Amino acid sequence: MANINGSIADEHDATPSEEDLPDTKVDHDRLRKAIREILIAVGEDPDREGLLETPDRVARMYQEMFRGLHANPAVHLKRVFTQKYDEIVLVRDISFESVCEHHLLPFFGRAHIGYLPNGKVVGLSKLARVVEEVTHRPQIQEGITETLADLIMQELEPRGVGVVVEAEHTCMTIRGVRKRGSCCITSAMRGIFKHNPTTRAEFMALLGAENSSS
Ligand SMILES: Nc1nc2c(ncn2[C@@H]2O[C@H](COP(=O)(O)OP(=O)(O)OP(=O)(O)O)[C@@H](O)[C@H]2O)c(=O)[nH]1
Ligand SMILES: [Zn+2]
Repeated sequence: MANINGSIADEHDATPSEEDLPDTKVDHDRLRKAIREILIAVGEDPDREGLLETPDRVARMYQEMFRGLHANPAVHLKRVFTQKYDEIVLVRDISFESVCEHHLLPFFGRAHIGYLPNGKVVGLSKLARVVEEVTHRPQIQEGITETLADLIMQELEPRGVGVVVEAEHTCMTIRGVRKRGSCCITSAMRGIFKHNPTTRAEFMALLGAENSSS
């Protein structure tokens, strides 16, 4: 399996300004008020200098982290190319950040997507665009994994899909049980990847072969 220790922070762009953020239905004023309430509830003074801009900053952060809530990832899979190619297409190590719906803490890692086309292939970057939108919602990792597999099945109508997601959950590493370095791996198989052990094994071998060389 791929190592998830690569620094996700290195891949982040600078924090976008409010104007740069997508036009979502996130209620900014309500978020600001809620963050102010949280500060008061934990015993802080939201009017002290260091915290004055925090409610606005955190509201922008939620708008960014939850931008996928108001997006339709399927649109990225509408532009397909007709291609006679009957081997597995695998895009691995698609980095992502998400937020767990239980604690609203980040979890982050990599998604690997393989499919066996049935006459239709999609631009490789589109798979990463789908991951971007599916992950930027509050949810659990199993949900991401299943949603990715179902979307690709539905839109590309391939012979099968395999999705493997691996992630570190900060709700398990910085709080609670505090198991640093623990990694959660989930998979979803559809079509021939589910029913044919040879295809499934080939997919897993491709993942393993690539990863062992990295
Ligand atoms: N299956 C699954 N569980 C998750 C995911 N993200 C977080 N969790 C777990 O959700 C569970 C929530 O458990 P609760 O007992 O309701 O909450 P808690 O008391 O804060 O649990 P602890 O984290 O054990 O302290 C925890 O075991 C988390 O590890 C995920 O993506 N998938
Ligand atoms: Zn959590």
